[in-house]
Amino acid sequence: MIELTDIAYVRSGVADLDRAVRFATEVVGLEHVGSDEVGVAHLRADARHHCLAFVEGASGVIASAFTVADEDALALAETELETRGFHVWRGTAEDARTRRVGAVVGFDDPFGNRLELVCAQQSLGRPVVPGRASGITEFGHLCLDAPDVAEAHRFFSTTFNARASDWIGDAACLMRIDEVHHKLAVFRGDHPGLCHVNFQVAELDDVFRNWHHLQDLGVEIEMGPGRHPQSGAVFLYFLGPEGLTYEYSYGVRRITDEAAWRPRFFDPAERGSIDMWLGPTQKPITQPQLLPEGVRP
Ligand SMILES: CC(C)c1ccc(C(=O)O)c(O)c1O
Ligand SMILES: [Fe+2]
Repeated sequence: MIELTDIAYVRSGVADLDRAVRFATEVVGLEHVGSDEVGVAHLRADARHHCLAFVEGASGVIASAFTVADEDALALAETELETRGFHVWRGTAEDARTRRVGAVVGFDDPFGNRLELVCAQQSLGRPVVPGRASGITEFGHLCLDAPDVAEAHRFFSTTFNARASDWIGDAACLMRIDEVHHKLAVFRGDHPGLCHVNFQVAELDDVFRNWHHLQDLGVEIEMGPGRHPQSGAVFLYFLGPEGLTYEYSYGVRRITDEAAWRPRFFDPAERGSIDMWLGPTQKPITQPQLLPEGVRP
């Protein structure tokens, strides 16, 4: 089994690089890490050199990357994947350099999602310089699309050290590779793809301040503010250029007692399964009999 140590980055193709970078910095609040590279932009949220790379070209996710311990672990992973029948691409030194990693291999998961395994992802010592004070503290998780969530869990939990933390029926599986409730999620989709990228924010207030700010800017809010019963995080999903969905969340649960944790099974058809603030369908309080005398809705 291949030990993933963390999530590394998402690489995404963009037709309008400048627009995507402007949104990621001025709206989302990431840092654009300058470089001499043409046609590639690196966006930073935390100590990683970058967690999001926009590559000028056709729109759409290119690859989602995870870190392994070192070069030896990467070589073993390459062999393990080939033994399992996957065609593995070994990146060149230039491929590694543009990713700011020591080395990189790539392969397609059973659903066609391009995954990359990397070692020695570069860290930057200097503080993050956010494009806006959105409160981002770190790249929290990535969520892939796959037509069969159970099969995706089987793939990630047998090929890698991913463990299901919670299920939302056959619609989603939230998987951990360390104490964080999930760093990888799979959401049911007809085609392979990237469902969203998540950024953790420092305070609960950041979620709501960002919500107001995004509304003021006319950014499409896709879901929230709400609270996930799985990780307990308060969330906000919004749509960026070229179909990239971003999620802010605050308060993701850490699973510190690995042996004691048992995955929960939420029914996506039940209200509250994705947003626990959606109570049962309550009757509107505007019903006359519920309002005190003389109070008008
Ligand atoms: C609906 C998606 C897959 C989802 C569900 C739960 C959480 C969480 O518990 O934090 C997420 O982050 C999600 O993106
Ligand atoms: Fe998420």
